[in-house]
Amino acid sequence: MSTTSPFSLLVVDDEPDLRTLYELTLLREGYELETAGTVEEGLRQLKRRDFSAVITDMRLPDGSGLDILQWLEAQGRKEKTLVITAYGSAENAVEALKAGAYDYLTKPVDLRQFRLVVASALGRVPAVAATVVPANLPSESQAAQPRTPAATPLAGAPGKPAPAAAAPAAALKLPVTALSRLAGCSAAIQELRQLIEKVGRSMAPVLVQGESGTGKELVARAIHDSGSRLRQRFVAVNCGAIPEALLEAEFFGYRKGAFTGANEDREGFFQAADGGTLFLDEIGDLPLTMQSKLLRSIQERSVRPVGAVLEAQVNVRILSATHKDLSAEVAAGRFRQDLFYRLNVIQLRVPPLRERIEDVALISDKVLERIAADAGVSPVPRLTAAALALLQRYAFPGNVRELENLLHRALALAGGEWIDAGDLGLPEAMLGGLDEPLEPNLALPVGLLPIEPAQGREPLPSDLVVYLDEVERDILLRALALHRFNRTAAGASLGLSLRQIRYRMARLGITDAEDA
Ligand SMILES: Nc1ncnc2c1ncn2[C@@H]1O[C@H](COP(=O)(O)OP(=O)(O)OP(=O)(O)O)[C@@H](O)[C@H]1O
Repeated sequence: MSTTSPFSLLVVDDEPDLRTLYELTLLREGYELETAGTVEEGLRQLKRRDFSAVITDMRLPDGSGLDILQWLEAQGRKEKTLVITAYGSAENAVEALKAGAYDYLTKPVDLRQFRLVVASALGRVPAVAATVVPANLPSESQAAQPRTPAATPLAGAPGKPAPAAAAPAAALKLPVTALSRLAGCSAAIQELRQLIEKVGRSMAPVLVQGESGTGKELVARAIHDSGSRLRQRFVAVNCGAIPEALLEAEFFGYRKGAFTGANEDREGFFQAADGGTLFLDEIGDLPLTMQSKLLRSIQERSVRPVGAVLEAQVNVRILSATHKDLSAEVAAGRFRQDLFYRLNVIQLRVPPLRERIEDVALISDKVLERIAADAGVSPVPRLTAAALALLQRYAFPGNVRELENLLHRALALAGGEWIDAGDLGLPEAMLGGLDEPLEPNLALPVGLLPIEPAQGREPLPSDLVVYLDEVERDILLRALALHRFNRTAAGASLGLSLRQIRYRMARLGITDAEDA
């Protein structure tokens, strides 16, 4: 068939009626199409020519859809693959995603969903998200163009704020993607970058694991930016920050009159992320009742707003993150195994900064560039060799976020082009030796913090009060950074009440702005 469609599809299914149904649906969408009934026939067509995507049933008379996936992978072919699995065979779907499938559909295939999933695989903008994207559908060749300004999540949504809308990029300027913001040269970061690019191309759920402040959200954004959803919304939700009673309404939205105060219809996170990515940060903090509802929505790909009768379909990629050991949470009965299984199709670990301390130099450069640009400071201040050496001896219990806070402070203190060791405010007592392995000081019981200068190597402070204030200030800042400036939690971790930590912060002039 002669056609001008930039997208060509191969559909492999042994049931002629289903083939016809898929064919009619896809032709109506303007795609060019070929079909096959067996693995062998499918491979024959693939050897003959390239396609934009392959849609294959999992069970075929002479093999499995996975055979086709594996062949494509082995040949290094670029076709996106969609797999159709039998209803209830979650293992098959997970297996297909692990084998590199872009996404899967469950039988009986819902045709609206079918169209959306195919469009999303091809980087075409799904019609449901038309309010946040340019009116024209991008073709494959346009896929690498600059992104449009990032959409923000719902106003007043309790998740982390979305990044400020990017200024419209100049026509030929490359987009600043999250991947390019992920600085570091360590083997761990290089491997992470490669994995991000690989998983970015599929719809497979990814669980990002790592300590607080290591860059899990940045990694999730990088995955989003590396895929065909780049132009769509990335909605980040901090699952631990939403009161339990509001979870359902926040996730699924509500209808006017559903409860007192519901004066108008409101979208939830799922609807806000439709066509794009929903990032569930601190997923381990989600209560069990909400875990079941979330699982259902992920499996059915539909949501029912509170007070609504009908379910609405959504096309959302789920990424999640946790600092907890989720398998241990499952063993302890605090996390549903089936949800864990769904979210953990692919796991990425972001190592703590102390395990890749060689990255401190590059990350500091990147962070200083950003802070200086925000503050309108030019030229960008740089670390002296002594300052860098000092940072490399610190364990960073608060990871990259702590490094950022430290540089913020140092920049303000330095006031010039160079940031020297003294501007960092890192007392010697908090540093590891030059050769000894770095351990997080906060792992020590607070009462045992080595605030005495070690073995008399350091001269005694000339002003004890100033010295102790400095130490106290640093401990408070680190605890606050670890707890995202939640004063109650930071205080509790140090054995202080909210009133006590507030008093100490005020005395030492620590404000929330230090976290900005
Ligand atoms: N490799 C890196 N290069 C540059 N900046 C980084 C890097 N890793 C993290 N950051 C920055 O550090 C800060 C903390 O990162 P992020 O919020 O992604 O961490 P997180 O692990 O999600 O934290 P939390 O567990 O507290 O939610 C962010 O401002 C992020 O941009």
